[in-house]
Amino acid sequence: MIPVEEALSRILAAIDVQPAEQVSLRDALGRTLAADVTSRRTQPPAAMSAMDGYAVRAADVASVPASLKVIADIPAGASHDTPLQAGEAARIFTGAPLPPGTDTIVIQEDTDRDGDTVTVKETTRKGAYVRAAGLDFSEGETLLKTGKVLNARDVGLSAAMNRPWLMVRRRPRIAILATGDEVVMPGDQIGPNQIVSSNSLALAAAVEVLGGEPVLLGIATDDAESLKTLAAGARGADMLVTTGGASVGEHDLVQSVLGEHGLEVDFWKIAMRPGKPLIFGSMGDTLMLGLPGNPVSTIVCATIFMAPAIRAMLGQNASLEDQEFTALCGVDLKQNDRRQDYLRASLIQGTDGSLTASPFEKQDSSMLRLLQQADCLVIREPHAEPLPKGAPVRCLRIPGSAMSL
Ligand SMILES: Nc1nc2c(c(=O)[nH]1)N[C@H]1C(S)=C(S)[C@@H](COP(=O)(O)OP(=O)(O)OC[C@H]3O[C@@H](n4cnc5c(N)ncnc54)[C@H](O)[C@@H]3O)O[C@H]1N2
Ligand code: MOO
Repeated sequence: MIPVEEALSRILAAIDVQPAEQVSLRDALGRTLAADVTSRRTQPPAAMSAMDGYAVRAADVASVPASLKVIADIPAGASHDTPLQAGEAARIFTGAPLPPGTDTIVIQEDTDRDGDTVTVKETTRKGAYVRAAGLDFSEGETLLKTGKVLNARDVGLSAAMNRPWLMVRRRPRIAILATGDEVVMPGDQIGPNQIVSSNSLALAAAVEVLGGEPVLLGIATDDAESLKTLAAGARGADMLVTTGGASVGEHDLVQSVLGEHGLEVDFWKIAMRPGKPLIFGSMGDTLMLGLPGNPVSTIVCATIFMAPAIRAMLGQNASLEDQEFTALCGVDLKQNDRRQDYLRASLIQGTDGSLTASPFEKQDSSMLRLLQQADCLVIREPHAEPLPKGAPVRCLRIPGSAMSL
């Protein structure tokens, strides 16, 4: 059994960053930038009015009331290119460029209009309500960096930079193979001793949220032929993730059968709970992550190993450190054995802002309901001393929990 940290670094060491592809901005949400994005334009391209009102020369309205002759009307999208002279003003609207010669906007509420004459009633500081050229950004500036996962604001900013196409990392294709005679897909006919494959769909959902492309290969029965045939569907995928059949029983065939068909095992068994029998290796160009079948083991191991692996493929920061935080432990914890524990826990924030993480009493790795209810995982290092209630404890945030910090 190797330590969790070593297992993760061996997995990450085997990963290559995905090649880049070009996508339209409309398809860029959630994708990871493979190149910096620099602006193709200066925004705003010229000094613009931030209000509906009058463009004036500040000197003309230094003392009020001041009457000026309105010689132009400039809606957004238009311009007036001849310089204004002393004593002149231009009617202007939000988003329209200031005409040359003017430097200040007087909002219309501070004026009276009579035919071609506008009377400015309030003093206005020079430069008021003027958005200088390049206030937001300038041509050639890099505003989004390689590795950024694009959100709605990034999409808006890219559009404003006039960048309709972006280079992003190709989505890694993650083939998902469930195993077990007792496992059936949700909705299928189910016998009295069978179980629904929650793992396949949970893994597919996790892959999708992480930015990968799940490929469901189905369920292999516990025989060599079925496993070999279905696993062949992983050809061309970046990673094959199996669930079940990883342990030591005669029916746990993943390692032995795939071993006869090109699987080279890097390691098997990790000093962690849940997740002990995890397998990692490769089959040709396809990495292989063999997750234990218990639903909680599958999802916890997907959080700790599959998620960083996919992030690394996408050129993102793969470290779990950002997901870690310290909370006060809500219960007494016993001395730990040699496996690093990931305890499903609820999280409560006190009125003083302190966080208390309380591991659930039951920690069986088959219990999906408690996993779904958990806000975080409390980490117990191997051989950790008994921990009294109220002592600080390391926790790992689980993406998508009700209390998402
Ligand atoms: N003698 C030992 N027995 C076991 C050990 C051990 O060290 N010595 N390890 C235990 C641990 S820890 C785990 S975890 C499990 C994992 O074993 P497998 O990966 O071989 O998983 P299976 O035996 O195939 O299934 C375990 C459990 O999970 C259910 N399952 C399987 N696939 C799915 C699925 N797609 N969706 C939902 N549930 C699934 C399956 O029905 C079993 O109940 O081994 C222990 N045994
Ligand atoms: O690793 Mo097993 O996941 O302890 O149930």
